[in-house]
Amino acid sequence: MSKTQSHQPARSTNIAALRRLGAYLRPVRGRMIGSGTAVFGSMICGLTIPLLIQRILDGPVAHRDTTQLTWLIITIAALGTGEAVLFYTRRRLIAGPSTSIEAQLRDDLYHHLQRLPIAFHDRWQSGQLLSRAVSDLSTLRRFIAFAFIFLIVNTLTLVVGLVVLFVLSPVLGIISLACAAPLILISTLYESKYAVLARRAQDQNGDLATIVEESVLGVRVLKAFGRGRHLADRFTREAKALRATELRKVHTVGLLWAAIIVLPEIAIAGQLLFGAFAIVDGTMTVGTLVAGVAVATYLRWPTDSIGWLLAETNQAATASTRYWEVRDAPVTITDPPAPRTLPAHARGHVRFENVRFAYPGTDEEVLRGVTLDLRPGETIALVGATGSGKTTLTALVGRLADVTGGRVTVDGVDVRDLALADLRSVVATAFEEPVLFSASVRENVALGTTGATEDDVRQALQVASADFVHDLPWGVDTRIGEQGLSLSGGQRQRLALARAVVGKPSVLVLDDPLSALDVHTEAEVEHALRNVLTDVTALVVAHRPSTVQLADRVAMLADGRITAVGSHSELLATNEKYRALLSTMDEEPSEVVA
Ligand SMILES: Nc1ncnc2c1ncn2[C@@H]1O[C@H](COP(=O)(O)OP(=O)(O)OP(=O)(O)O)[C@@H](O)[C@H]1O
Repeated sequence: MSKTQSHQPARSTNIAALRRLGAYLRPVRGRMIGSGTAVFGSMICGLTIPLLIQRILDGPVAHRDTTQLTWLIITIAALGTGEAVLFYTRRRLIAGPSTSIEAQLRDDLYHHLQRLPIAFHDRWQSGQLLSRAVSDLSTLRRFIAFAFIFLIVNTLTLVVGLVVLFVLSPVLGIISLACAAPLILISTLYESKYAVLARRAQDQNGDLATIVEESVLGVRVLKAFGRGRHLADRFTREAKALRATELRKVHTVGLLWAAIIVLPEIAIAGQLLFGAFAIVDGTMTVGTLVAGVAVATYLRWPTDSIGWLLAETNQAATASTRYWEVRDAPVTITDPPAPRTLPAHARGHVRFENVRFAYPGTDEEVLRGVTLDLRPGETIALVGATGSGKTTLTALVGRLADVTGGRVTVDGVDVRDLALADLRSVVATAFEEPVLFSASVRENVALGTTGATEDDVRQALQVASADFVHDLPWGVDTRIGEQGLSLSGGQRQRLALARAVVGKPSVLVLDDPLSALDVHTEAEVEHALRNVLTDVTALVVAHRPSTVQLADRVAMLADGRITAVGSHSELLATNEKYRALLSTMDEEPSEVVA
């Protein structure tokens, strides 16, 4: 669910969501029909056996004549074998398609998540996305492989079985029907109650996954502040809530099963009562009564299962609603219909022209008319109070978000008129928190561009002063990130810089790469930055005076606008607000006077 509250979609919405899976079923419909036919055939074999028992009892047994007994017994054995073989065939036919549909759904979800804007990920808890990608899709696989087919086949078997019963004896048929009808009614009523609980449990599962994920990712913070207990308590509370929902689910299903067990037994008792009197009266044979009771017993599974299969269908419908909620989230940052191209030799001239920006779902604008010109090759440091919109502004150049007013241009072309791949080959972004993936150093750096060669990676590492990688146990092949070797903050930053420059961009956007580093590490990264910033146009968010020092000019952001632009020393000499701002930064302004 989104970071806002969960909700219970209408039943029709759930069913419509389930129907949308049809597109995924179409390619494998042959196998699905084969699987359904196999299981129906298996049930027909099972239903035929009581009729042969009737023939044996009313023929060879009643007339003490065994001439036809052998072929009747052989036919029963053949039908029994056929029932088993066909049941096995169902499983063989459906296993491949159901798992491939699950894989395809998961693949499409993953690709969609990659294309969704940052604004979507800001709103959604990752645990909710995880539970949709894992447990909801498993529910859908189970539905496709099992409940979907059995719901159809069991209903058909029930109809055929009741017809057989009516043919054997209309009264036996009526008794079975009188039991099956309320049973299906009760099942359906319970099933809608169950659906509400199923959705709640699925959402609670997602919330629980979020807590686990957050506490694993934030384990250092929790330990440092001794707050592990706090999150553990929250986990226990959420887990208890989930347990309560699961118990209510069990209670609901338990009541359903009580009805499922008692009603067919009553029907069989009724059939025996009627049959016994009818046999005594001579209006029914023993064979007919035994066959009738055998058919009624055979119909117990198709009857009993309908409610449960409907509950499974509902659970699958809920899972599919949750799946489509993510898949339907609009990809708002897309390629334009007719992309323009940049001049052959991109110069990296970036202009913000009266740029306005408000986050989705908020009325208040963070940026209210930012105008700034970054000349080709120059480095501009962006300073401003915390929360003034610096990070927001940097996101607009590489279209991690789109302006809500005005425009951003690169070499005179509105960034929204460029194909995203073209734009991002020219504009590279490095973030304040250098994220490394569980992969080799080489793969982490090469992630910065498509088709990076060995030489590109080597050069990028050199530019970013990341020579330390050659001293790692396996050099650039050393696995880093969560499942690999831990690196220091400064080392991580330099790899993030190498990733930013590997595609030789003409524009670099850096969200303060020096913040959160200690003095020694800062010096290493600063050295790297000086290399990186030659020959590119750069917009660098500065939280520290030492970052400001790297820039040719400084732009100050306040009240959603650029309120001053100039060299560091100019601003320091002439702008009171700039001096005040610098004094709130980590170091004293006097230390950084150029
Ligand atoms: N996803 C979001 N949804 C809504 N508002 C947001 C979102 N991200 C940031 N904001 C708000 O936008 C404003 C600007 O945030 P931004 O992160 O751009 O500031 P900043 O100048 O980079 O801050 P800092 O110096 O602390 O990093 C803040 O008021 C912030 O609360």
